Amino acid sequence: MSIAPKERDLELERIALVIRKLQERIADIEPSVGSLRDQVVDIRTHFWDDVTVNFSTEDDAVETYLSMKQQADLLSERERTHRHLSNQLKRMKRLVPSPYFGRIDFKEAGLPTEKVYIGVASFLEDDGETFLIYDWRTPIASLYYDYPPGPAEYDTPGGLVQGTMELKRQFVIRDGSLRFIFDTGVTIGDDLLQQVLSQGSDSQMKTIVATIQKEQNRIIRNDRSRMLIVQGAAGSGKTSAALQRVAYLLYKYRETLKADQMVLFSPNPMFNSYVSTVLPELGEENMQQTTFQEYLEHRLSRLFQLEDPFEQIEYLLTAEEEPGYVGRVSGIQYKASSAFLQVILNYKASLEREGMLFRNLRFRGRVLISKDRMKEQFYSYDSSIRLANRVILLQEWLRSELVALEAVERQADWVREEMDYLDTEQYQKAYNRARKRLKEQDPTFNDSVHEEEVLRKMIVQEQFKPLRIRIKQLRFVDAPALYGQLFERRELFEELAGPGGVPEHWDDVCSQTLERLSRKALAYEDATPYLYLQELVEGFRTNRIVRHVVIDEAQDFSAFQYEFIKRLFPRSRLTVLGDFNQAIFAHATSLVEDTPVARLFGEEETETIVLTRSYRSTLEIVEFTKAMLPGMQSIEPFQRTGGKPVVLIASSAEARIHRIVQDVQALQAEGMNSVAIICKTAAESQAAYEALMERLELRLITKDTATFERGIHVIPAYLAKGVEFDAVLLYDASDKTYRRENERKLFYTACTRAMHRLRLYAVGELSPFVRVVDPGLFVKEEIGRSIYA
Ligand SMILES: Nc1ncnc2c1ncn2[C@@H]1O[C@H](COP(=O)(O)OP(=O)(O)OP(=O)(O)O)[C@@H](O)[C@H]1O
Repeated sequence: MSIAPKERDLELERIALVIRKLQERIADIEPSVGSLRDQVVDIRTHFWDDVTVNFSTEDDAVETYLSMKQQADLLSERERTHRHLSNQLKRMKRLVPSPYFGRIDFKEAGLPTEKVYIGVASFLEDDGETFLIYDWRTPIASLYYDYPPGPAEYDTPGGLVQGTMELKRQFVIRDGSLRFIFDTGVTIGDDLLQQVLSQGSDSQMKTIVATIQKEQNRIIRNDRSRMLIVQGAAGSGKTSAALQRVAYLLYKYRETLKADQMVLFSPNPMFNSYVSTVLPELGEENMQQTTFQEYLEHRLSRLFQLEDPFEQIEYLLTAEEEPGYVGRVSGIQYKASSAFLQVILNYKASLEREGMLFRNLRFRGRVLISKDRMKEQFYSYDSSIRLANRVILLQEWLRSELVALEAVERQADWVREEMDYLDTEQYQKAYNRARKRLKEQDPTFNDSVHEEEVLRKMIVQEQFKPLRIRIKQLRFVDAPALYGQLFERRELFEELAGPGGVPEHWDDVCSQTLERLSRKALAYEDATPYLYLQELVEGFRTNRIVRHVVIDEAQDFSAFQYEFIKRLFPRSRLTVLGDFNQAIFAHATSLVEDTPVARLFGEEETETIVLTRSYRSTLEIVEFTKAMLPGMQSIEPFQRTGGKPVVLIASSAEARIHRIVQDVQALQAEGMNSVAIICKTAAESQAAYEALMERLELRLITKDTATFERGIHVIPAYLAKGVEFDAVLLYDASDKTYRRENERKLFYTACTRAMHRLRLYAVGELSPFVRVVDPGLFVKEEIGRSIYA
């Protein structure tokens, strides 16, 4: 809705006024920030100059302490003020080019109407009370996202405030000048959203604070439930909502919650780079970002050669013809399931009674403490003591055994031989060193002991060091064998799994798992169950600092991974966001209904929000992609139009390459900055890259790519998860490449990465996933016949 010229002039005046005030305030505080910084540097440099250090008498010591404290207090006070002012300065500088994006006029009964201007940070008049701009996260600003003009209410710490919204206005202000202004009747005017969504993509994700939608706002401001689950269609703003949510929580709980107490689990390292600018743009520090694989590697890579999820998916996509394939797929699915989780829990319960496995403690080729002795000792402890605590008791016992064995060992012949290797000088040196060390360790050490004894003690102590480390790290527990036992002893597994609990192809699953374990390799599907079992036995390591965990692409997490994250972060709330339609891994979990995720904290503490509106792609692309998924009518496109997707049937591979080059050049000429040529696998990506590299400037994305940039990318579909491009070219949409049912979601995921343009290429027959789409929803073209046929 356009607004009257007079109103517009008033708004222009106000924008100029607010910018002037911001600039004045900046000019005012900038010198203070500089001077404070100098003061902090000065105090740090000359900290000791003003402190009189004297410990001669007790009084002097007290005085010294007090003068140090005074100096330290002064320093921390200056640092605090500096931090506070410089943050304020940064906020104001960010506001100058675009001070606000929304205005609402809100009237509470009995009070005058308040004009509320909303921006990315608050800015107050000199009186310190009147808001010239409200931060988008303030309680009153939620009205802007939740209501159209009319009756409206918002929550405050003091209770619900009710009233009437008399006006809702939106602005686009760039570089200090007003570009657009609309009055709107709907919640957030589609005009502004249209405008935002039709822009080209950037190399980085953008903030959406000016156009947050009502249902997204529910996600952002939800702070009641322990577990928030968001199931949302492709492009419905799950990642966006999650990031604005983090910014919201950091603002609301700024006294107690810091950015490093929040963790985001991303699907891959490149995604981390893609989202890393959103929070800084909102004036917040970035939360910690990681991948689950990174955690597994941190814990397991010392012991095993670990497979990562991308190697696993490559296997699934390419090894169909290999022997053992069906068994492996069955294993992947089973090992991610709640049924296997239950088996592991039952296993732990049975280990409380029997079956623990230990490793011999060996020294110089012989067994010093045998695994059988350890087992006997272990089961001699009271059975009511928790398994992990019994492991600690055993650890203590082993330590004390080792002390006794060390004393015996000192008299062994090999110790004499070691000493004989030393010449007089080395001997004397070694003796002096040993004496000094032993004295440090034990002040009551008797100096007059024979020097040979001293040396013997030293030598044995040195050689026992690796044993002590083994004991400290609980390596006497044979975790690989404990895990392997499940696949080795069928009767044990049957007992733990209960009647009918043995999954399909179990023999294959067992032989494959054991074969991998024998060469110290751990498949991706085994890593988390293995670690989970190990932690059940040895005790869970926990992180009590983290208060909030966000899991994106949550459909790709297994029941085990959820259970694990819950244990790892016992003081944390969880936000999980995903889309079961994009579940490309064989172990994927549905998020809603009775699933492991939904059960994790129980109904009471779990809230689920479903997003059905898709914002990323044009209407035509959404209509086309949703037709690939039978029964997916619930996905609603946002009314932004562009060209229909184009399906190109090439007469030869060469004709396809030729056309892709032409199309990419045309798309770039049209202003599409980010273009992806999406392939199915790493091998196909490599081949496409090689075929195109001479003619286009390309970037090949692999699982190790850590940054997301503009330009033309060649990328396997599973790495394109979560990110988006102006234009997507699907390199091979033929039925040779996408045919099996388990490839449907991968195909869908690849196509839904497109914002404005989607083109699919095939040499030969089209994939059945395109053949099911109503031909009216795309343009079909045959290429290359005249030149290459
Ligand atoms: N309220 C909004 N205002 C403006 N843009 C939005 C809004 N919501 C989503 N978008 C845009 O839609 C696109 C998709 O958002 P996002 O990546 O957060 O979706 P997603 O649900 O995580 O997608 P996917 O599951 O397909 O990876 C982004 O470009 C984002 O900026």
